[in-house]
Amino acid sequence: MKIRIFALAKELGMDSKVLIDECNKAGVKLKNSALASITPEQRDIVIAYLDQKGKPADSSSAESATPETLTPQREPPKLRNIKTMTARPQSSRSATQKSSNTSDEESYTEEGTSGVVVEQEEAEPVSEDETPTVQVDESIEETEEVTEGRSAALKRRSEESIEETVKSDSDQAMTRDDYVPAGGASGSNIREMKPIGSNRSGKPQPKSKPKSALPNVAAPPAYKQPVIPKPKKKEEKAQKPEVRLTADILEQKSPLAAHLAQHTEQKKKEKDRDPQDDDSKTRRGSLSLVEARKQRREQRKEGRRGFSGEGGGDQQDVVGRRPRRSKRKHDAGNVVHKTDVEVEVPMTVRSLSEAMGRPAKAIMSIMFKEFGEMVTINQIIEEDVALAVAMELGVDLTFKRQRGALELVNDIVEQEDAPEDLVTRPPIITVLGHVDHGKTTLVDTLRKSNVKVVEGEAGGITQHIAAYQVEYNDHKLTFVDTPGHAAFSEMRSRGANVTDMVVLVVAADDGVMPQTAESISHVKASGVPMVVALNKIDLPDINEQKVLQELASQNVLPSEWGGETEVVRVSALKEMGLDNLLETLLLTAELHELKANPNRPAVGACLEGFRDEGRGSVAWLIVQKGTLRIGDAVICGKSYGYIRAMYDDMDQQIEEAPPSMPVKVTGLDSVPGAGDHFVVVETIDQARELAEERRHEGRADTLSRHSGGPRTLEDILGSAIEGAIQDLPLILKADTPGSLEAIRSEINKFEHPEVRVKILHEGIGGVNESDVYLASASNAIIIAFHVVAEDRALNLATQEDVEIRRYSIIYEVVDDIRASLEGMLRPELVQEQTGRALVLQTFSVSRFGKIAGCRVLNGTINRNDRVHVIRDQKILNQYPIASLKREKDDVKEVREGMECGILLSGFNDIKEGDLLEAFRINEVKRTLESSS
Ligand SMILES: Nc1nc2c(ncn2[C@@H]2O[C@H](COP(=O)(O)OP(=O)(O)OP(=O)(O)O)[C@@H](O)[C@H]2O)c(=O)[nH]1
Repeated sequence: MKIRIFALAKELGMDSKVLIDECNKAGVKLKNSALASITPEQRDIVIAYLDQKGKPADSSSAESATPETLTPQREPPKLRNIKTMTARPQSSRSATQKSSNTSDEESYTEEGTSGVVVEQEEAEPVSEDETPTVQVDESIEETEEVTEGRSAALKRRSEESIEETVKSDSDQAMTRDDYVPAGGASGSNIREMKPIGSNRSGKPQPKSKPKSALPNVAAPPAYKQPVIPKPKKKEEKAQKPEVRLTADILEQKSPLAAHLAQHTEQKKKEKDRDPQDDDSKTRRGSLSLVEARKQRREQRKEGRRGFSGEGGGDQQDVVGRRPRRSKRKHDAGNVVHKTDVEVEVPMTVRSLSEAMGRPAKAIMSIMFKEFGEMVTINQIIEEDVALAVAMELGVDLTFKRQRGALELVNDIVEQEDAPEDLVTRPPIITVLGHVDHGKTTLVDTLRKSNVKVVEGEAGGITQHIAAYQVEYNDHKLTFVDTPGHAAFSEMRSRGANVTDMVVLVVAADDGVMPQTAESISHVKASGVPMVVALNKIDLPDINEQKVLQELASQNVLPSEWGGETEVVRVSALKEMGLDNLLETLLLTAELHELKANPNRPAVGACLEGFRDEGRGSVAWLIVQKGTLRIGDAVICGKSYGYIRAMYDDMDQQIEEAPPSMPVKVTGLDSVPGAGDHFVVVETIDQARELAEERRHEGRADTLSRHSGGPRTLEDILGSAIEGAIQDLPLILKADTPGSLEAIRSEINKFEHPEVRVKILHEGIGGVNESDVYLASASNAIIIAFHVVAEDRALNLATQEDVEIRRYSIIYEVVDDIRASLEGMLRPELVQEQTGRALVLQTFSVSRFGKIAGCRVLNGTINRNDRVHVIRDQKILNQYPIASLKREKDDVKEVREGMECGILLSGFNDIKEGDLLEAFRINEVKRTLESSS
């Protein structure tokens, strides 16, 4: 194992450099570095060289030296340690002291040098005879011999020394300086014993295991006292560079002197300047912090003076003063309480509060008191609740509703036209009648009589329902030809809805037939004027009087018989009497003043829709109001689109269609249904939205009931209600004419000025589709006496929501009709007096008005009552109660003998001594026998 030079130098008590020099001199060549290493043999050589050189070697370093040479060379100071070791067993000191000392030493050895102890134990067999202790004792004896004469004194000193050592050991713990390193420190006897032993044995030390030479551990580093950093002294402020005032500066000859002079002058100026004139930031930049703070303080003082008015300064000029924010968010000011308020529905407590200008808490409080309902500010409240709350707060509340697509369209349909905008329009005439009575022939003949139409006829579109315009004497007439058999009853009924008048074709040779009777019922139900065309008069052996008689039996009394119905004799085939018919129709139209405004969005109805190859969806429309133009955005039933192209009844392309004109249009996204109404809207988006809404609803004829054109069945019903006469429309179907007659006679017994039965149609046999369509169009009820409905009619009735009531006993029919009529009667309103109160005193409250302090004389006063104000035995008027209070609490009623506060709505002139007569209005059901 190699030995580092610095470790050997330490052992020998030499400087590393000196040792390197000595090594080199001894023939052991080394690098000039303390980290250089040598082998143990080289070390022996070096030590031998040092010994030969006579250099005084440290006793601890003389490992390879013989005991004879080493012993006398030991220095006296080392004796103390030796004596300490030897004196231990001989000492007469107290057991306590000894054990303490030993204990300290052992504990230290165990803790710090356990490795050394192990090696010493291993080395013991090697120096079994001559233990280091023995060797030391011998040395002591030799020393004592040499130093004879001083033995007594030395002994005494030794004992004293031991005592001191023990004392010092017991007084203070062993320090790190007392530690003997494993490798041997200078002065250590333990280290020098091993080489002696090994030399004595004469055996060469094994290179790989130099146990006797050095312990197999590295020497611990020298202990360094930890350096505790001294607390730094408080740093003094950075000192400005010292500027020595030279003679030039003093005489102001140098540039620095000029700069200093300028700086001094500037400071002087700033001191003299009014601080309010400068910007604080500028000053801050040029002043020291202390000065700047001082200035700000002064400015604040100035500012306070300015605000308090003492300084008279303007607030705007105060620098560095941040205006204090007011804690109040806003100035409440005078709260304006509205009395007429419009609020959009649906509404929340918040929106109602904002609209009325009343606190939301007040609304919530009223709702809790009146309805026992605890609501949050964002809760939606019902309209009636809002009205009640508004009444409590003395506010007249109206609701504003957002209008949907349907409402927007209805607005367009129902838009009233100014009288000056109305112009005469052609009548729309529907041709009705029994099968093969000559309807189509009549229309065709009328068209052919119009030269232009015949010449321009192009055709090309399959026509299930035909609508044509005929010009006669500079007047146009629009004819709508509907199929005449029962399967097309729906078309007829719908056709009747858009028509202004009806031409009922009755073949003179055939007379009134079932479908003739049906047609009459439709016409009567629609209320439109009717002209009878008695056709085929060219035929021989016809009985006109018989036909007129049959018509009369259907309640169609000819004018020649004193009735209101014009009967014109014609021959469609032979073109006879056509002028007379046209003139009669024009006169009738003139009589009814058929007018429309052409300058408005078009409104009308679809007569028929179909798909055409090449043109796609085609709708046959008839315009009722306004003018339809190419490019218009149209909603028709569930269909919508732009009007891409428009064709007249001659299939010629046209640009626009005025009122009463039938046109075929393309451009709709789907085929509309017959009877669907169309409306022109502003944008295609609106049209799409409405179409989707209608598709969702599943009914395409929503608007049919709102058409503002010719009168509909519902219009008739509506007008009856307005005129205080309500009709109960019925369709009677029975098994025999006798049953019909019996029912009719019983029904006719019901007489009342406000309600009546209106039999739209009666017939023998089961209920068919025609009956259902008629009932649907006129909101009628079908009475089926001893008959049933056809399957298709039943399905249609379900679809159209038509009620078919089956009876087998005639009195049941009569009772039901009576109950229905009585149900239609408006209930009788009867006043019931609830209580009377005397006004004792009045109080004026600025927010609400005059409150009457009353005592209830008799009965009870209810919050929902109305009140007659009676003054000097005269009834002034009646008013609703706006507020009823007992002391400060709102109450629902006040009983006899109690006092209360009453605020009347709409009356603010209440006076002391007024009598308030409270009453409620009760509705009493009426019977047909009771008078109105
Ligand atoms: N002699 C004579 N025959 C007529 C007259 N009008 C129509 N006809 C004939 O009556 C038959 C039926 O005529 P249409 O016009 O088809 O009768 P419609 O009422 O239209 O029949 P549908 O369309 O089936 O409802 C035809 O053969 C016509 O030629 C007329 O004035 N005199």
